[in-house]
Amino acid sequence: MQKPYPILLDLSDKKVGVVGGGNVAARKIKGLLAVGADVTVVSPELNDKIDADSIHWINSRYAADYLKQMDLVFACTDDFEVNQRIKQEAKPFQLVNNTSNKHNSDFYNVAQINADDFMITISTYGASPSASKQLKAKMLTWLKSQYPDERR
Ligand SMILES: C[C@@]1(CC(=O)O)c2cc3[nH]c(cc4nc(cc5[nH]c(cc(n2)[C@H]1CCC(=O)O)[C@@](C)(CC(=O)O)[C@@H]5CCC(=O)O)C(CC(=O)O)=C4CCC(=O)O)c(CCC(=O)O)c3CC(=O)O
Ligand SMILES: NC(=O)C1=CN([C@@H]2O[C@H](COP(=O)(O)OP(=O)(O)OC[C@H]3O[C@@H](n4cnc5c(N)ncnc54)[C@H](O)[C@@H]3O)[C@@H](O)[C@H]2O)C=CC1
Repeated sequence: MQKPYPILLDLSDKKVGVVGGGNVAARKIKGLLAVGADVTVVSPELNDKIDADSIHWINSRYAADYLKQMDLVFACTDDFEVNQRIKQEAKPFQLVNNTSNKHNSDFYNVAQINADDFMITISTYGASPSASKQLKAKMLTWLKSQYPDERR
């Protein structure tokens, strides 16, 4: 990704497809449900961190047809080639996050701090998610010292 354009999305009336039902999918799904997205998961299995009642589950391996109606797609399988295909077979208007290949992704997720009246997001342009996580922890410590009453 050369020069990312940062935005905040309202996903409350959007259809989001997640392919794969493992650990990474579970983390992305948690964040998506927290903002009211309508989530469909395509996977032959769901791990125990995914509540099947909170999503639409297509109990199957990936096929392009399943994603036709989706506005946003998260390719979260542990099969690099399948994730590549998802990006390749998406329509030009669909945005795809390929979680196993940052060089083949339309967008990246960010580490986030949500307070009552502001939000802080952190990205390393894809270079180091763990560095984003560490910086977030430092920011949280600093914020707590500056705004002890703020809810986060
Ligand atoms: C490019 C990006 C694309 C995207 O996913 O959007 C991406 C890609 C990859 N992540 C990998 C590994 C891990 N990612 C995490 C965690 C997070 N990853 C997130 C974002 C992003 N990850 C985007 C860039 C973010 C940036 O620019 O900073 C966060 C911030 C947000 C979120 O996921 O919602 C969230 C922390 C949130 C929080 O805690 O607050 C952990 C730690 C953990 O799981 O606890 C690990 C384990 C290893 C480690 O620690 O590094 C691998 C290697 C896979 C492999 O090789 O096996 C790839 C693939 C690649 O690099 O191509
Ligand atoms: N972007 C990120 O934040 C991170 C990305 N990764 C990458 O994410 C990928 C997945 O990692 P985990 O979730 O830990 O793996 P996992 O093994 O927990 O889950 C993989 C899931 O994909 C499903 N799957 C496999 N083939 C499929 C297919 N053809 N169609 C539909 N579903 C299919 C499996 O059934 C399983 O539910 C790996 O490629 C890893 O490199 C890993 C850590 C963080």
